[in-house]
Order: sequence, then C-alpha cells, then structure tokens
Amino acid sequence: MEYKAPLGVKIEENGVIPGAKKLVRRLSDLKGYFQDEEAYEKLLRENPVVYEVYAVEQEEKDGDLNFATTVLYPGKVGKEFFFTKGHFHSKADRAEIYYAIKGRGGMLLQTPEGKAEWVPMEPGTVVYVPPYWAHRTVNTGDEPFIFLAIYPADAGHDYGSIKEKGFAKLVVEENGEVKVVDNPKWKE
Ligand SMILES: O=C(CO)[C@@H](O)[C@H](O)[C@H](O)COP(=O)(O)O
Ligand SMILES: [Fe+2]
Repeated sequence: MEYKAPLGVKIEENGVIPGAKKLVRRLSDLKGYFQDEEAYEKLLRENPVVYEVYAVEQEEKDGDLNFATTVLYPGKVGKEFFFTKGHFHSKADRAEIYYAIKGRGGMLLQTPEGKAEWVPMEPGTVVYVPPYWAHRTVNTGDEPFIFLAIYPADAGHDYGSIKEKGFAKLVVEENGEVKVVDNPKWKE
C-alpha cells in the first residue's frame, strides 16, 4: 500500500495558502450574474478582482478531502454586494464545511427547487452545507472576507443552473443596511 504524505500548512494573514493552486475571478468572469447591468458595465472598465481561491486538491476519489481558502473582496455592483459565482456540487449529494476567518459576510444556500436560505458569517462561524444545496458567499463588509472550505475530493463544481437562474434571494445594501431581498428576476 502506498500512503500519501500528511500535510500541515499555515494560512497566511491575507488568506493565501502557500503552495496552493491560485484561481482569480475578475468582474468580467461574472458577466450576467449581477442584477444591475448598467452598474456592471460601468465597473467593468476597472474590471476589479472579485475573489481569489487558493485550493489544495486531490484526485477526484471517494473518501479524500480538498480544502481551499477564498478571499472575497469588498465591493458592490449597484446595490448588490460582491459574491462568488455559486454552485451545486457535480456529485450533488456531497456536503461541505466552511469556516470564516476574517471579515464579514454570509452564505446564500438554495435547494434545487429554489428554497433559499441566508446564513450570516463572521470570524469563527462554521457553516454546514448539507448535501444537494447550492451555495454562494457574499461579502457584506468593507474588508476582504476570508474563509476556508473543506469538501469531498470527488464533489466537483456544477455552475450551470446558478449561472442561468441565479439565486431566489439577493443580498443588497439599502440605506446603509444589509438586506436579503427576493430576486425580482427569479423564475421557478
Ligand atoms: O464551495 C467551494 C468548493 O466546493 C469553495 O471553495 C468555492 O469553490 C469558492 O469559494 C469559490 O466559489 P465558486 O466560484 O466556486 O462558486
Ligand atoms: Fe462547494
């Protein structure tokens, strides 16, 4: 039997995992995701980085685990706070654990039938993402929102239906307050 080597790695203050695979998502990678298309086009001139992911991933095998930090930058498109694309897992029954490290935000979760839930997150919050729920994180603060995700190595990402339909709820700023409101464009 060949055994894999154990690994201990320290997450840096800024959320970087040394040696991890880095993925960068700019605003241009999120075309069609935000409600306010005019605000999107305007901000696209600067094309800011919306988030970075630092992932330590294994072969897609049952029983193994991946982990990744996400650094989700503060910002808004119109009233809507910056968020990650959001996805179901390709193996839809694979669950996940998130652990918030820095900053402020939360997670939108949604069943395949479109039942949406909002879970606020601050440093120290653990979120359990049950099997079958799509999930998207949102930065509602004014500093980077940094969290760790731990997920089965064979979970995979299925972005299609969220890209097409979005979430039934939006997280917006209204009169200086964070509000979770119904998505007017949502169709069952
Ligand atoms: O949920 C997971 C892995 O299953 C996270 O590591 C996200 O992949 C990351 O926060 C970026 O979000 P997405 O762009 O993948 O939605
Ligand atoms: Fe996930």
